[in-house]
Amino acid sequence: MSGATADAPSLTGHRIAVLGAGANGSGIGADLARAGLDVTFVDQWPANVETIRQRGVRVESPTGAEVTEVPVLHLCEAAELRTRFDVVLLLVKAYDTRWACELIKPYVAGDGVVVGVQNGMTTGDIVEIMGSHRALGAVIEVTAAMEEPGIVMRHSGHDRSWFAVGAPDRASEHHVPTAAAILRHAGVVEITDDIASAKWMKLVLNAAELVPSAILDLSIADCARFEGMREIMLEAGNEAIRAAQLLGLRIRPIFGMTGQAASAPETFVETVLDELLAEYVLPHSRSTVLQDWSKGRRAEVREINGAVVDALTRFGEPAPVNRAVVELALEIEAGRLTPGTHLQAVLAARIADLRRPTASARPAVADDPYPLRRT
Ligand SMILES: NC(=O)C1=CN([C@@H]2O[C@H](COP(=O)(O)OP(=O)(O)OC[C@H]3O[C@@H](n4cnc5c(N)ncnc54)[C@H](OP(=O)(O)O)[C@@H]3O)[C@@H](O)[C@H]2O)C=CC1
Ligand SMILES: CC(C)(CO)C(=O)C(=O)O
Repeated sequence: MSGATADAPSLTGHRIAVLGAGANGSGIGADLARAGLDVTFVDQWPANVETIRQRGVRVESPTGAEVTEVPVLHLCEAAELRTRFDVVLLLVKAYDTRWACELIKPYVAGDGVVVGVQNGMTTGDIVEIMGSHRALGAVIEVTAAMEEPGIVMRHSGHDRSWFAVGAPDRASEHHVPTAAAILRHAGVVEITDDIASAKWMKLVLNAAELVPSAILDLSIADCARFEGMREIMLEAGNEAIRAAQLLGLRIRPIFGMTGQAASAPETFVETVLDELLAEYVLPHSRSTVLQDWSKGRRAEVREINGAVVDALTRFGEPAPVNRAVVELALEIEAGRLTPGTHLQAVLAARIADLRRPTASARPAVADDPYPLRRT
């Protein structure tokens, strides 16, 4: 399976690490191990490391369950590594990117690469720590959850998982075919020459779907049907589209979609949201934000909706919908609000308030002092 073809390099002898053996890391890592690749998990959750070490990783999907043995190291054991990794697939949360890169850096081969397979605009952080010659970005579209250590529930299997991979600049372009060949063992892979735009387009979708639905404690599908929420979700996405335009990014389709509607600024959000609901998420499945909150963990709020607020604020434009979403979400994380449908009215009122011409200027999210309940 790992032999070279004209456009796929040989992966024989490549040492691959999956840093962050959560829902996606474990699911993807199991795919790679089953394909015969040399893959090792590196994770910091002791119960997860112990379970995978003793019983392998169990991936449950609509087509059945499979257990795969994958070597696993706790982060503290990384120093025991005698060889260095050629490719590190980074599958920690966006906010954990910097420390994870710092930690793995000594164990990445000189000509190795770290690939950020995450939601959020993490590629810049990877470049800063690894150098631009050792950093790639990737978009990921799958649906997976890890409710218990060592067990992944996956709605999208190989047949549905979709990735886009690309280099932030020319210095790491040579790594792209290898990263794509690896990820092809876990799904469909598109190579992009504009990874920043591709990742922002996923962020547009995430801004519309994830935190707004979690605030109401609803699945994305149920939220889109809840009175007044589809409009708010689309507006959140459209603010992110406006930010893309100001940032000079291209509006481009994701999930391999084709057609004008998926690349036009006016129709992108609605088209992609509907495709997501039809193809990727189960009607009642809980988004990663709800999963994080139910585990008492921080969600990628600042990294998704907060990134939209910060981009628009930089250009002197308002972002009332994303700002209201961030404010409510951070109040939830601080334990001052409880998610639920009662928050729809609160969210709508907060947006209306922020839209008033007299609304006082607010700082960028990165500078705001909301206390977070960190775990
Ligand atoms: N899951 C999905 O459907 C999708 C996720 N993504 C993105 O993929 C990236 C990785 O996300 P995902 O795999 O979902 O993240 P997970 O939360 O499943 O895993 C991330 C890390 O969180 C820790 N962790 C997870 N569950 C627990 C728990 N119950 N108790 C303690 N620690 C736990 C683990 O280690 P540690 O202690 O080291 O943090 C794990 O490595 C994110 O950027 C996400 O937005 C993108 C598309 C879909
Ligand atoms: C909803 C989904 C699976 C797809 O956009 C996602 O990205 C998430 O839950 O983080």
